Amino acid sequence: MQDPYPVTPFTTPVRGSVTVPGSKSITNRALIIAALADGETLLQNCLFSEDTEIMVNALQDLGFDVQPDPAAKTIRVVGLSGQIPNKQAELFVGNSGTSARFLTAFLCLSKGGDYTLDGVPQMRKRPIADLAETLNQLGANIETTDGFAPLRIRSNGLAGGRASIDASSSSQFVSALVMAAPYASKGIEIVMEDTSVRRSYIDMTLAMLKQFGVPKSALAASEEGYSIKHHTPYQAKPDGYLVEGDASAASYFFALPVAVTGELEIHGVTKESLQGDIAFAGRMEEAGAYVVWNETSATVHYEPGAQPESLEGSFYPYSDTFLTAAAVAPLFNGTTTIEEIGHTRHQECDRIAAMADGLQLLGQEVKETEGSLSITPRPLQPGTVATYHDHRVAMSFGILGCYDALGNGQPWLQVEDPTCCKKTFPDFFQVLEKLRQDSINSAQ
Ligand SMILES: O=C(O)C1=C[C@@H](OP(=O)(O)O)[C@@H](O)[C@H](O)C1
Ligand SMILES: C=C(OP(=O)(O)O)C(=O)O
Repeated sequence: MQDPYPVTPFTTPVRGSVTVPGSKSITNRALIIAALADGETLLQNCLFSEDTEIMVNALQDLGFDVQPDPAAKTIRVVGLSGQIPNKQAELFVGNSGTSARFLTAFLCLSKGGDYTLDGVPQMRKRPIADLAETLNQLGANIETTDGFAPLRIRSNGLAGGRASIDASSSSQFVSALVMAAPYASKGIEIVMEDTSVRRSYIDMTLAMLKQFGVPKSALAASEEGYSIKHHTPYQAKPDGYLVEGDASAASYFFALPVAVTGELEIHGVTKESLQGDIAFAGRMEEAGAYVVWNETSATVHYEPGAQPESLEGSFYPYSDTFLTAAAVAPLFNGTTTIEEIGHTRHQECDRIAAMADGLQLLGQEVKETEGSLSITPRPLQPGTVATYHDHRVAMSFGILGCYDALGNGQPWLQVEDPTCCKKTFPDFFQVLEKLRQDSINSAQ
């Protein structure tokens, strides 16, 4: 792939259909849950990308029988009823937040284990200390390196009990605890120290516990915290567990018609998704898109000639999609202000700074505060945007590049390091280019 990658703009309204890959969040949760369950589970419509490969490799390094079949999009996992076979392993989690946080709690269940967990340099800057501290309150023995990875985890089963957590920097801390909880000797009661947390991800985790057989009566959730009873093991799913399409990945396709007008069918998404990021569709409706929901797809329509309305307010509950909104904000009719996204400064990169840099380079008036970003549209100027190894920065600017800013169909926006989207959507730019060609063909 060319690097930097020149995005070829659409010269016709988008017309066609796209199928989003399986959800990263659900694939990586299902892998952890299936490994803890009692026997064989067949995961279907899995995401095959860097983040899920990291989780698969980690489970294999721990001695689990995990067999991915990329062509069939399935992964077969043999769960060992809460046992972890290998007692020593050095796990590499790259820059996968879900793998790092979920595995940290999972490893604490091992009887007599001694593990290290480390990632790329950026992972060594991402928050994990609060999770380690809470697990230590629950009987674990985790040493961080000055509050960060690499971690050393010496485990002898997790006692469980009641503990508090500050999950304001990452909801994944709570999801990690919740998924390990059924195998902690006393179950786990989590008291939220700070009630600001992305609840939709924890709700997704709780919903998946139920899907894998944890009785509703064993789970309690409130503003103040969560509790999960002990001895509520997961039931394996040999006949299959279907992973939903990725709602965060779908955000790019909900935004595309807003950028280039037209009509696009997005397959693999449902309005009743377990993923909170599906709410991004509503934000595009606010901008003027028309969305029709079908059973397993959505059709997004945007009228040629209309100018998208600017957006305002919090993107806190679905912050992975703020980058998508920021990237199309130069096409809106006024200033877009995206609030409550401060935690995203500690994700794959400093996401507010990355989007601000790229948008400024393309001629936009941008203001950032610690927790917000506002974009006032100005005439777009050609440029090459840096992506800071962040898949969402690359994919978001990919959508803006589809807009024909020069009015001649020539690329004006180049994306540096486009293959960084392999973290969650390896063939994103190929899918986008195919949509452009399908749109030309259907216009003829
Ligand atoms: O639990 C999950 O699957 C995720 C939770 C969110 O993380 P934070 O709560 O750390 O923001 C999100 O950004 C990430 O992409 C996936
Ligand atoms: C923040 C993200 O990922 P993670 O935390 O799983 O690395 C993301 O995919 O946008």
